[in-house]
Amino acid sequence: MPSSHPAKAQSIGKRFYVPRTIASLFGLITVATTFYQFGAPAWYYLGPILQGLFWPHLAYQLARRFAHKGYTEKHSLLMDSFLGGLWVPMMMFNILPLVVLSTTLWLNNISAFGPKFCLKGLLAQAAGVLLGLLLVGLEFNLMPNLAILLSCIPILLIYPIAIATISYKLSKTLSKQKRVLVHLSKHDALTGLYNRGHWEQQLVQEFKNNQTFDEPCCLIFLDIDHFKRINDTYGHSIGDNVLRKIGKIIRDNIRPLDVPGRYGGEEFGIILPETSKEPAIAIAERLRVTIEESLIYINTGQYLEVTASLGVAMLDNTVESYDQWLCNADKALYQAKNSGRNRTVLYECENNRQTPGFA
Ligand SMILES: Nc1nc2c(ncn2[C@@H]2O[C@H](COP(=O)(O)OP(=O)(O)OP(=O)(O)O)[C@@H](O)[C@H]2O)c(=O)[nH]1
Repeated sequence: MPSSHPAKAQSIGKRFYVPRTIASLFGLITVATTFYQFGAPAWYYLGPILQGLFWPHLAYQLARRFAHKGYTEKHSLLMDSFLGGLWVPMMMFNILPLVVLSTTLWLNNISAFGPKFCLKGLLAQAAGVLLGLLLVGLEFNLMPNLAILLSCIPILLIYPIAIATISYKLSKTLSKQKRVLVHLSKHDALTGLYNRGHWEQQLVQEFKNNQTFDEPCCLIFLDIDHFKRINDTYGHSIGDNVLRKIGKIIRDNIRPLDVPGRYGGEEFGIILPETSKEPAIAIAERLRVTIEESLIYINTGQYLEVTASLGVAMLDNTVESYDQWLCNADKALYQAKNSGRNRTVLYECENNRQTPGFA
């Protein structure tokens, strides 16, 4: 029972349409020339003509129309192999066409479904040879003459180029898809900022760097105030718009060197490398004021006022782990929430308590 997904089967069918058309057409030249050189009867030509001129288009239509009924490109490739085998006894096992056609089939089968499938193709080819022997008997004329040799040149030249072009296109598509996947694995789809996993990795890295270089570094936690109320009053899609807007405000108000991320629902983290506490507080305040002053348009024609609370924690030699650093920023944020929201609080470890808010 074929297991290929119909859409996948259709796209593979499309991918092999051009190379099959080329191989069948140039294969027809080789086979017909060989028949002609050996004075084959007219009926010999019927099969190769049908294969060369009609089969690629039929195979493409079969893959397109009957993919949902389990018809896959594998069936067409096995048919290619079978037909390729059938002409071999009719060409009296002439070495050059035999090698050229076989190489073309094997190349096709391996590039489509791998070496194991090529073995299946070999069996189909052997079945074709057997049928050919039954039809025309066993006769040998192994050595090619000049005409046969010349008839092999088009397929030898053009078919590998077609396969190489397809492989190149495929590898380009794959690397593009890989880039998209890598981006998705690191970014939050709603805000475009780093997602929690990747952002925390950056935080760990920054913590390690700081152990080595001992540069000042700060962390901001930003949490939208009463976000639940926004969701409950205006609905989740307006809530999502608010999150997008806050993400944009953060991006627009920090340096390229800073690392913003969406930490959780309505909570954001921003790593500020090479930043001591005074500039960090200034950045946090700038973010807070920008958010407060930005009216967010909602589709009922109204504008929404949003505020945020921020906690700032500096990385100094009292911070023993990145967890502790996070925890310090969280404590400062908690303090900002508890002391009335819409404010920035710096975590101060010297006094073992948080300073009052700055807003
Ligand atoms: N629209 C939207 N809402 C979210 C998303 N993630 C989390 N939330 C909501 O964010 C709200 C967070 O609510 P709370 O943790 O109570 O915080 P708050 O209402 O902002 O209150 P304070 O932080 O104390 O000011 C919850 O209602 C969540 O459902 C999201 O991706 N989109």
